[in-house]
Amino acid sequence: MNGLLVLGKSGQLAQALVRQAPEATFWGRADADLSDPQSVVARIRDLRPATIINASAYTAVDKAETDVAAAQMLNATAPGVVAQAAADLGIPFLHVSTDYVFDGSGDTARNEDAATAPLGVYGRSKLEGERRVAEAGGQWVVLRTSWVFSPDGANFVKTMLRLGTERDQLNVVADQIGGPTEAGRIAAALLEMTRQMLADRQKGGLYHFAGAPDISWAGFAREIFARAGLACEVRDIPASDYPTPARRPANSRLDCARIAQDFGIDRPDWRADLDTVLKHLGYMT
Ligand SMILES: NC(=O)C1=CN([C@@H]2O[C@H](COP(=O)(O)OP(=O)(O)OC[C@H]3O[C@@H](n4cnc5c(N)ncnc54)[C@H](OP(=O)(O)O)[C@@H]3O)[C@@H](O)[C@H]2O)C=CC1
Ligand SMILES: Cc1cn([C@H]2C[C@H](O)[C@@H](COP(=O)(O)OP(=O)(O)O[C@H]3O[C@@H](C)C(=O)[C@@H](O)[C@H]3O)O2)c(=O)[nH]c1=O
Ligand SMILES: [Mg+2]
Repeated sequence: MNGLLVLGKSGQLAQALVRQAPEATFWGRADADLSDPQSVVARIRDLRPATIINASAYTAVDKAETDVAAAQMLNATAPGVVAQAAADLGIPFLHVSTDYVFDGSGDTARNEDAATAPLGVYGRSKLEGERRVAEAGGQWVVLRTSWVFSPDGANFVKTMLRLGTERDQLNVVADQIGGPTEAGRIAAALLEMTRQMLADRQKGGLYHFAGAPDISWAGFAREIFARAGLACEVRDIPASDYPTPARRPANSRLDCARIAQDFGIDRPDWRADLDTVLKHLGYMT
């Protein structure tokens, strides 16, 4: 894609974009440090990109509870400043957010109009980022996704593969339900949305996008071990038996009808994507 700037280089989404749009410009923290967003804006003005995708974030959910300023800077302040610069340049800005903006009550899927109420610092900072991107005006997308996995970076699949080879039994939370989403699918969705936004300058807004079917972390872990051929038994536990600094939503189900309707993008089946990622990591599936 011509003139695409991606903020992020080594992260899960950034690496997926490297594979799908190698001609784009990728700036990691060493190239453009978003803890100093004004310096990044200066570099953006020099580069004059045609589109910006923000694949950078503070994603350490538990660490964020005590590292509030850094989470706020990366997830809220910087996206707002860069979105404003994009609006000033008249170019599309695509941003990514999370199911953790919700409190996870109930057991039905939430659409984009559902009330937000984050349970922790990460979710609050991401929600603030959403607001700032929208308030910057211009042509923007905020894509809320969930439970991202890929061969790169840190994610639940890689954690399970590590623990599954070390242990023959693992306790995993069974009362949190969501949609695991392969990073390559998010990259493809963002690139398709970019194409459609450039063709129709009215397009944009807030969208949900997650893999299907919805499952618990325990169910996801079981599927990971089965497909990777690891003999590790998963035991269902309630979240109350797995204390963490940050609370996580019990119901992370995202209703993804709007992106299908407006952009023709459907929920990907994470089970097939899991096989692809496992192959990439050297597992026979
Ligand atoms: N991971 C998940 O399960 C989920 C993620 N999301 C959202 O998806 C998006 C992508 O997440 P994901 O790919 O998993 O994130 P990762 O944690 O894998 O990658 C984070 C990225 O942020 C960049 N970054 C961190 N600090 C800075 C900084 N100070 N300056 C510049 N860049 C920085 C990193 O840069 P560098 O390339 O230099 O390392 C890296 O590319 C985020 O908005 C996240 O909130 C939403 C739902 C679930
Ligand atoms: C390692 C482990 C985790 N768990 C639980 C803890 C937690 O409830 C759940 C997932 O743990 P993780 O820490 O991998 O997941 P977490 O970092 O909370 O993942 C989230 O990251 C952010 C960035 C998002 O935006 C979310 O969509 C979501 O993907 O699994 C177990 O029950 N047993 C275990 O052995
Ligand atoms: Mg984590």
